[in-house]
Amino acid sequence: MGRRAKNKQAPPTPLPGTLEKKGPSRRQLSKTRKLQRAQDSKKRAPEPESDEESQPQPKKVKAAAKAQPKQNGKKTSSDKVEDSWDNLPIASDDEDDELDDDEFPMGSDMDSDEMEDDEEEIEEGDDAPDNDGVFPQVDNDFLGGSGSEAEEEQSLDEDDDEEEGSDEDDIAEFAGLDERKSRKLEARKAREAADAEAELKESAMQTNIGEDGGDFDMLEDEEDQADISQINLRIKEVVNILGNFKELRDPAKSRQDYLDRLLKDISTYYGYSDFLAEKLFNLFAPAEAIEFFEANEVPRPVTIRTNTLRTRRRDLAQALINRGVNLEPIGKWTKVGLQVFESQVPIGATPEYLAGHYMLQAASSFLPVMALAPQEHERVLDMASAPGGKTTHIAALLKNTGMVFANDFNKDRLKSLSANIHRLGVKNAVVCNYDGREFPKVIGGFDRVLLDAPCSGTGVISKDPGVKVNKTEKDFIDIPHLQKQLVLCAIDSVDANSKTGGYIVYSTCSVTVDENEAVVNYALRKRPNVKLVSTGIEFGREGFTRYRGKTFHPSLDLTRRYYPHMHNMDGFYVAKFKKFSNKIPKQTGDNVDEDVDQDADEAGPATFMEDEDSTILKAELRD
Ligand SMILES: C[S@@+](CC[C@H](N)C(=O)[O-])C[C@H]1O[C@@H](n2cnc3c(N)ncnc32)[C@H](O)[C@@H]1O
Repeated sequence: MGRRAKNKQAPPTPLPGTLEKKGPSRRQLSKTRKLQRAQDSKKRAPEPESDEESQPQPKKVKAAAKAQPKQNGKKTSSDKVEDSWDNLPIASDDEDDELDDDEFPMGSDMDSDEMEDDEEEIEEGDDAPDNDGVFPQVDNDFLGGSGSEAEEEQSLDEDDDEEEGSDEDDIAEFAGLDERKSRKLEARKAREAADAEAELKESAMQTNIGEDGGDFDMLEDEEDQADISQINLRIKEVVNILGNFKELRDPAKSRQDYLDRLLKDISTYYGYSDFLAEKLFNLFAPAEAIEFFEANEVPRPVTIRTNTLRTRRRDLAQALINRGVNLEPIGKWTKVGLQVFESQVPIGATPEYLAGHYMLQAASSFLPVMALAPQEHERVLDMASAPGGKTTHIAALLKNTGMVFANDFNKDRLKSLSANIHRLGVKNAVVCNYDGREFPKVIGGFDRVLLDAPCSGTGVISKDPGVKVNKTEKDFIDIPHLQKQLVLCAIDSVDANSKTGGYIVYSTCSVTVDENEAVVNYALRKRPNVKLVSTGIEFGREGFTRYRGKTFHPSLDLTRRYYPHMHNMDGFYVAKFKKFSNKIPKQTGDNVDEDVDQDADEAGPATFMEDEDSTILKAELRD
């Protein structure tokens, strides 16, 4: 029995109908979800679009699995509470069978033709909150582990070694050593007990269950798992019913009843605040929403970007292969990206890494720079640039000619930005520390501007699960507010008369409409001297032109969305503007507050609207 089980904590929440009650802790849910996934040999693994599939098209939504009666009638602890949700038939495994197709191709040999391509290339760049530092952390084993217990053991042994040098004849001394050693062991035990206590407290805090346990007994792992499995089954079943509502519904329940149930189950099962679960759920048809939530539970592939200022991809790949790194090109869409499958060495500390031959960088982060497509000798502004994944990518595409102004408001983050600039051999960068909203007063007239905007991070939940619970409704007002201000300044900083450029790229690592289409639509309204153009990226789903009762400019379909479940990349959004005049029409003020209110009025209600949403869902399914 594990430490957690011994420290009896909270019982599994009786399942049906009682989820308003306190449920298992997020950590327990995560643990049981992992167990469940491990038991499922046909687990879903998001797949990158194949080259043929690289046109914008959503993953096929699976045919609804035929409903079956609840399996073998076994009762779990969750059956104790009566609820009509209990009577939901349990879905078959058909859905999982279909997921076989989603296996990600691993470890195939490097395509030598592809590797040769990179000589003629202009290349491409980063970001992601956890790739911040000079030695970025990625949650894969080959990027390093803590080993604190082993270190502690070693320190005890080292103490022993030192102590061996003492006078062996002195019995009292020996006794003293034994005592010291046992004191150390006791201290360690005490620390472990304190850790266990702290863990218990933390867990209680997360579940809002008092230390005395309230009405609840301890959660046993198996019970916990049984409950979470039931929730998972019910999620599948409700999704199935919503996919064929007329035939499968219980006439006593409305669509809204099913949606309410599903949203509650999603927030419990995946550990989201109710608010964010609903916000993200609303972006997709129900079946696809589950794919999205599932994909957020799985880490994205580890990818690196070749720094073409220092090396060629082929040479880098060979050097890393020689060190025991298993890798291959990410895909045909990039000539500088490599996906690392496994490594005998920490990928953030190889000699090649230290020599600046590559940047540890999420594949999605290449996209905004590819869209920006800076040309040699241009002046480029990277308005929110730290830690510099995209800046260094821009510099590489400029082949160290022209200038890249690498700005960031956060002074602390400038350290890793500067370190990356030096490590990668960038010679054409100017680092600056302004609020982006001060541009173009600081300096303007750029050929191109990248605004990789500060955002809520809903596209990178697999890297930063804290987003699931720490983003509030206010964040989705405040952050877009800042983004709207920044995007106008980005536009105003570009010279429409640039001979080679006149482009602005807006990107976020978030998937919410408030931070993406709504911001771009705002920019189009406030700056009629820009228009949207193609990003030039051959894959990605089209941006929304209407969403929950709100209509955006039709050209929003030129913007691109990227999703973890669809592209096996972090969630991302990319929009590219062309500025065709330096005149800002006077009648359109820049009052973002006014616009926020207007947006709020224009926006549809946050709840599901049967008529309208079913049309949208159907449109989504047709895509
Ligand atoms: C998504 S991150 C940028 C990642 C970066 N482009 C990269 O590729 O490495 C957003 C950045 O915006 C910066 N930021 C936040 N508010 C800002 C503001 N008002 N002006 C400029 N930068 C800002 C943050 O410090 C953060 O570094």
